[in-house]
Amino acid sequence: MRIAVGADHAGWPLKEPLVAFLIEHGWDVEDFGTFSPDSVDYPDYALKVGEAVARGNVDRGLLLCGSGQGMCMTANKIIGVRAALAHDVVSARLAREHNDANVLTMGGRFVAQPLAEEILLTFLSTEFAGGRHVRRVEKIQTIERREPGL
Ligand SMILES: O=C(CO)[C@H](O)[C@H](O)[C@H](O)COP(=O)(O)O
Repeated sequence: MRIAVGADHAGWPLKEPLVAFLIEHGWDVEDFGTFSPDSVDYPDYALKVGEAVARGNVDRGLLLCGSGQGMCMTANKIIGVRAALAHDVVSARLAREHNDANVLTMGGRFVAQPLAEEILLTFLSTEFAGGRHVRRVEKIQTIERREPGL
């Protein structure tokens, strides 16, 4: 299984141990950076990871910024991406079971490494529940493909 990972400077301190954690757990990691604490702009990384997911080059995406919010907002602009911000294990599980989320975002300024690892592992190991949720996810897909009615 392949995962694309990206972070800005605020997510970078958490990215480094999480990349190692993913490799330990057998994931093939495509790391889009950033690779230092120098200030960068989170949309640049959300775009790279989101496009890798949308194109099917990877199975999942992981995006880390200060709060997780900016990465989530940007990634969700890309057709085919369902990004979920999760700072607890239950939210990560439900994002997979109910929403078939394919990108996880977290805030490096909000979660410490042990909890982030638990959230990530939950996200990666939980299957979409299907059933009634299929219809709802299909409605998301219909909305993202509609012509703007403005
Ligand atoms: O947390 C964020 C908002 O979504 C961003 O990802 C950035 O990490 C944050 O805005 C960076 O803030 P800074 O003051 O420039 O370090």
